[in-house]
Amino acid sequence: MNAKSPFKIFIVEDDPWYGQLLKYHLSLNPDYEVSLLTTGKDCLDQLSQKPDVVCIDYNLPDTTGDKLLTNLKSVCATLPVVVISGQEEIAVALNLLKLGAAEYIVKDEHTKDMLWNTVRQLRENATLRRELTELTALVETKFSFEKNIIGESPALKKTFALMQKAASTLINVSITGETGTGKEVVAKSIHFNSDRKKKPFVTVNMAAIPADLLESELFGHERGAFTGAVAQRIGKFEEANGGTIFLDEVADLDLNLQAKLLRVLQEREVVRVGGNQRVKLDVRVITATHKHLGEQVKQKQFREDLYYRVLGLPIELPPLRERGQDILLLAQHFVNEFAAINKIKSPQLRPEAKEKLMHYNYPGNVRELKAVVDLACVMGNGAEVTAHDICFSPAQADQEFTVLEKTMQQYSCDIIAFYLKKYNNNVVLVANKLDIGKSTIYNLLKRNEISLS
Ligand SMILES: Nc1ncnc2c1ncn2[C@@H]1O[C@H](COP(=O)(O)OP(=O)(O)OP(=O)(O)O)[C@@H](O)[C@H]1O
Repeated sequence: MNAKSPFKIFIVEDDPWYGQLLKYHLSLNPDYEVSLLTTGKDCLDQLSQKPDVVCIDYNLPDTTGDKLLTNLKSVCATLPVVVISGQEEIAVALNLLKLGAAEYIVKDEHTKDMLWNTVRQLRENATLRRELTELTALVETKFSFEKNIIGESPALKKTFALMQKAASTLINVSITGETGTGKEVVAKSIHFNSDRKKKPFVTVNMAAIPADLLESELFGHERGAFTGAVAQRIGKFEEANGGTIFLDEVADLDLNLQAKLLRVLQEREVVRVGGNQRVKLDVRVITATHKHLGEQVKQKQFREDLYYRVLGLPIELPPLRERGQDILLLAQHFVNEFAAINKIKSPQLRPEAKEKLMHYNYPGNVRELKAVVDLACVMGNGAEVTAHDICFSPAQADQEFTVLEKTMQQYSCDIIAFYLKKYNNNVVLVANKLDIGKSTIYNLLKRNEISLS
């Protein structure tokens, strides 16, 4: 069954009048396609039509309800089977339900309505199951390494190899890298490619939670543990049980909580704040930080014993500026993503726009590139993205000078042009500000090395 195809129902009933009555009643729903069959054999022969529900009469000419139910379940264990019976014996009903009947309905004046409700309920369940299957498939594709972590640079390929190792084992993982390099995406990908993918992935950002709340956030609390603890609450570690906990910005954890975290990791159990019951834990720990944890240890900001506990498999994500052509692969990916979300055709990235994207240092890494590309798609004319549409954040723009690798003369021209624009082409004022001669500026203008804007 999918959203558009009808919901197929088989009614297996040897009494033609009663069979027609049930068929007519269910067919009142235009989404249902109801077939009437008269024997168990017919029903089994027609299973290739893939019914969504089979409703069988208990007493059929060639078989009984329990036998047909067993046969149907052996062909398709998940097929919902509703048994309709003239007898009200509780033992029969119990036996059928034990054999896997979805529902047992007694033949009386309420049968039609009971069947209607049962089929509606089964259809809702089937829809939910289908949505769950689709979502699970989506989550799995969403986090397949190469499809979603864009990049082919040697640095990233090395990362993929490490991620593969992390996904196939249970080792703790520590991810380092500048902000926006993809630490969280990598952590999620490891989880969703591991045996734990159907269990929870729980993120806690140590830097985002006030220190006095963090302990109960991580480990939970019992009712009355502190003012405001009006009810028992399980912590993130318990929430992640069976799955993965992602401790983001772990270097920001204060020394007191570091000691508590160490104890939890060593004992593999947690005691909620204000409680004494020990809860066993089976949690994979992935940590991330943009700081250098080894340095933090040297500076006594991070406990050495905890450092070795969480280190596990270290994965260092390179900054975007060291990933070469990955910048363009990512830019194209974000252009396509923008177009898909906004239901438009992907605009072309002009060669000068690509050139400009390649010559920037991206202090905000992939997150910044995405923001720049999204904005460029908005600013562009829809068909193409030009260099003019690419705007880097003014807060970072000055850093362009450090990565463009221009000659001193070119840098001078850029600076003079910048000042001319800032001071409305007032050459005298700019010469004063930069402490250079007016003739220097005029000469550059004459040689077209700079131009007035
Ligand atoms: N290689 C990549 N391919 C596609 N998208 C990426 C890639 N790396 C990062 N992103 C995207 O960039 C954004 C930032 O990634 P993420 O949040 O994982 O970075 P982070 O290193 O955890 O950042 P922070 O240190 O600030 O928490 C997200 O939107 C993410 O989907």
